[in-house]
Amino acid sequence: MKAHINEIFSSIQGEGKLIGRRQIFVRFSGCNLHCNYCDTPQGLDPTSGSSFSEEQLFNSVNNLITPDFHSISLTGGEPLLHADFIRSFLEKYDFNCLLETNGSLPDEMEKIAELIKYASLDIKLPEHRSTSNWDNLFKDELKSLNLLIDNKTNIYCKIVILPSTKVDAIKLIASRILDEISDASKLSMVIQPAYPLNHWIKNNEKLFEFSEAVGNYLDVLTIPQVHKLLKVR
Ligand SMILES: C[S@@+](CC[C@H](N)C(=O)[O-])C[C@H]1O[C@@H](n2cnc3c(N)ncnc32)[C@H](O)[C@@H]1O
Ligand SMILES: Nc1nc2[nH]cc(C(=O)O)c2c(=O)[nH]1
Ligand code: SF4
Ligand SMILES: [Mg+2]
Repeated sequence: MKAHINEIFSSIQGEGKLIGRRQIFVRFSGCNLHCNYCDTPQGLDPTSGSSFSEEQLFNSVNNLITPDFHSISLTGGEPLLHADFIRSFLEKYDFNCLLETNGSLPDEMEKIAELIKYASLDIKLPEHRSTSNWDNLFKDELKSLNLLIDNKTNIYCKIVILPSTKVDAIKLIASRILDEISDASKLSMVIQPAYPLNHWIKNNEKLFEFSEAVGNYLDVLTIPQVHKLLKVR
């Protein structure tokens, strides 16, 4: 089986609850959404990068292993577009992986959830213009969250916020997640301020408003992308 991979590199995880872990990033090519803030436009083209077999991917990853290696980050683009390949790869090579996903394809998530140790699931906002039908996307994200929780994956969800983001929008999403996921005690929400961070110099009081709004419903952390501050890939 083959998959188009945009890039494979070793770095320090810069987002979410595994921040600081040394990971090997496998950036799959192609994405089914078009978030207006996306910082990885090069990964959205399904033909970008090169085509890899499972064995070729293993060899590339194996050549990048370092003493501090923690796990593989399966990212993109959208890795769920490559669920069959990911399943085949992880059945052959049982690496610990972090799946960095938009959660929009629960049927694809079902193929790999049992093989994924860590997952970061982005909840997109209507203002992100990720898709024309936000309600359906949110329902799919909730289905994917429940699949991961049911498979005992170490999971957190993440929301990218902009200075224009309305606190009520975040409150509504956090309350619906609390109502509709199977076990809220298993789920933290990471609030991730959109990069570039200079947006936030005059808006940092909003960070407290967002955190308090989510804190009424879920465990919450506010964490920026630190790889950009460290100037690592
Ligand atoms: C490039 S996406 C790939 C994985 C998956 N498609 C997703 O959206 O989660 C990885 C993460 O980058 C983050 N991201 C992309 N552009 C960003 C930006 N301008 N500011 C902050 N986070 C950003 C999103 O939170 C997303 O979860
Ligand atoms: N260092 C580093 N950490 C990351 N966490 C998520 C990333 C992504 O692009 O999916 C990313 C990335 O591109 N680099
Ligand atoms: S889903 Fe992820 S890769 Fe796709 S456009 Fe949005 S942030 Fe970028
Ligand atoms: Mg990135």
